Amino acid sequence: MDWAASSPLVDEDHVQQLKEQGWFIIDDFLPEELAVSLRAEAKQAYEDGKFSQHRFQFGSGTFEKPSIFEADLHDETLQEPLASFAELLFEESLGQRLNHWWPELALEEGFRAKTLKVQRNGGQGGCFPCHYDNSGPPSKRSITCLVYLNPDWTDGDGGELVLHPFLEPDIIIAPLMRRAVFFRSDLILHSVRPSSAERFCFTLWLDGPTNSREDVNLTAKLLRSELETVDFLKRSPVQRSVSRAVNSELYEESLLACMSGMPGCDEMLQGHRQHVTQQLAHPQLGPFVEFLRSFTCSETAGFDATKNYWNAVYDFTGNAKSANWSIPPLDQCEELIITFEGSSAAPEPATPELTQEMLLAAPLESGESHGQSVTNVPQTRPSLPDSPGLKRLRRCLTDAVQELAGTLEAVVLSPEKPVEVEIEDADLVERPPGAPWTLGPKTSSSSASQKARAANAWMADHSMLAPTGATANANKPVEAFRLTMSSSPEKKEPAARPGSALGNQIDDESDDDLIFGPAAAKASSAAAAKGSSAAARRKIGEKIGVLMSSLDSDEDHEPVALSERQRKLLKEGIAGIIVRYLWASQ
Ligand SMILES: O=C(O)CCC(=O)C(=O)O
Ligand SMILES: [Fe+2]
Repeated sequence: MDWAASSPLVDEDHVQQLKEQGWFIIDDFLPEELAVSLRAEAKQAYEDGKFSQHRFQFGSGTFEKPSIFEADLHDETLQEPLASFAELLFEESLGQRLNHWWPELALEEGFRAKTLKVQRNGGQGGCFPCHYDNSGPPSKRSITCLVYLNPDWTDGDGGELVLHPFLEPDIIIAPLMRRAVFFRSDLILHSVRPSSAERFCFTLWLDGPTNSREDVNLTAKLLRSELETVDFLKRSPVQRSVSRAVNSELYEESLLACMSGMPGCDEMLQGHRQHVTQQLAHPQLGPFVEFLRSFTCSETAGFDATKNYWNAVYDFTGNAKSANWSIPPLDQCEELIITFEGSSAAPEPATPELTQEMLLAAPLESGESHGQSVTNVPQTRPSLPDSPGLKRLRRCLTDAVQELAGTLEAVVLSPEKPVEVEIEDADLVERPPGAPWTLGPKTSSSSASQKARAANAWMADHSMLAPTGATANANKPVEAFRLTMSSSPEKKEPAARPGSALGNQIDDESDDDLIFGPAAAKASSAAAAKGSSAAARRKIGEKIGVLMSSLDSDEDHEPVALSERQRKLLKEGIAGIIVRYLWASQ
């Protein structure tokens, strides 16, 4: 059977959408009769007991996902009762077409490079929490193709597929008969809303090459580049490493919707929260995640940041010199509200809630209507505060670090090996070209620069915040940071330590169902802190005391108002990497 014979084919436009936004939809994808017979076949097979309850592994246990039943066509015993689906598994045209329009996808041929599952949702609230279908290597899933088989679906039945493109508004897709949804398995976070009606679909996953390092590792470079990073992350599977923390409420809500009261739910919820807390506690990652989260505000408020509602705020006091309202800097805001001075009445919410991002957007092009005032009253608006983002905090951190006169050079703690950190004065030593460098237990003979370079390499290997181009930096003099390994470098952390092992623990064996960013396991900075010696921690504590107080009494700049939580995160989150290197080298 050529399933594409009499239905819309995947064409160049679709692939363009796939490239630009990571997904596309084709309605009436299957011929009518084929869709009807596929549904009947699936229903019959279910009634004949051919489907199994969807299970997933978490920690040491196996748990069931309520109301979700599946048949995996790689199981040969299912290829007869589900013969039409089996044919689709052996059908090559779809992958070939995708490859034709996008050769770089490099989808593999053959049935081993595909997975086809028929799914029945029993309709008693069955759903899927937020996940990526490909959580990183060794998964090879490249394209997910979902086809829905529900002729009677109506509004209110639930069971909609929701795509959550990174930092973009959700896409809600009804599971309509013959509708196909294609998306990049490693790029599109998605969930399924609870279904109150029986619901059938099948999923075809097409394999491609496993993700490269660039698709997996969140590098220090990315943490530095801010706005470009946002655009980059929208298009890069690297987003997976921060997805949970950036979308933490979304993950939590969808998990509760699917698993509330079921065995495994509490553990998963706890695992999720722990992971998020750890990322937020990380000195670089925490503020970066907050920065990314600020981009989700406009979505929550229903704003299109490209439109400027700023222009809709009017000031009719007739004072041409100053406005009667103001926008405080983000770090002074608890909530983004506009305060009208001299009036106690709350403004009528004619538009959705304002966001800082929206307020800071460029004004509308002249020529577009800005509204008309009744009389000729001058319109004024307040001056703009600093734009939100990491810049200010980072600038102040840089200053604070410099104030420590080069003493706080590096704190590098290993998730696997306890490392005692010795903080030394900076000294600038050129490495002889080509000199070897290694990191090992304390070797008093190696020079500071050797140790520094070894530390670079070590960070590259052990930290998700690996300095980019560690190799390139190998030839660059580093203003020394010095590490001293503790005496028990081989001591292994217990495998089941919460947090660091989450990436492995929460993983649907077949579906990569609940996924943590692949780099997440390495990001357990808080756990790493526990691996450092008490003395090192005390030392670090002292340094951080200085860091904190210098942050507070920053004379050259306006003081940075750190929230209580940021303060706590900074203090606790010192376990990880605080390196002038991260700011200075590049
Ligand atoms: O049922 C659906 O619509 C999607 C299911 C899904 O996301 C999956 O099986 O990975
Ligand atoms: Fe999925």
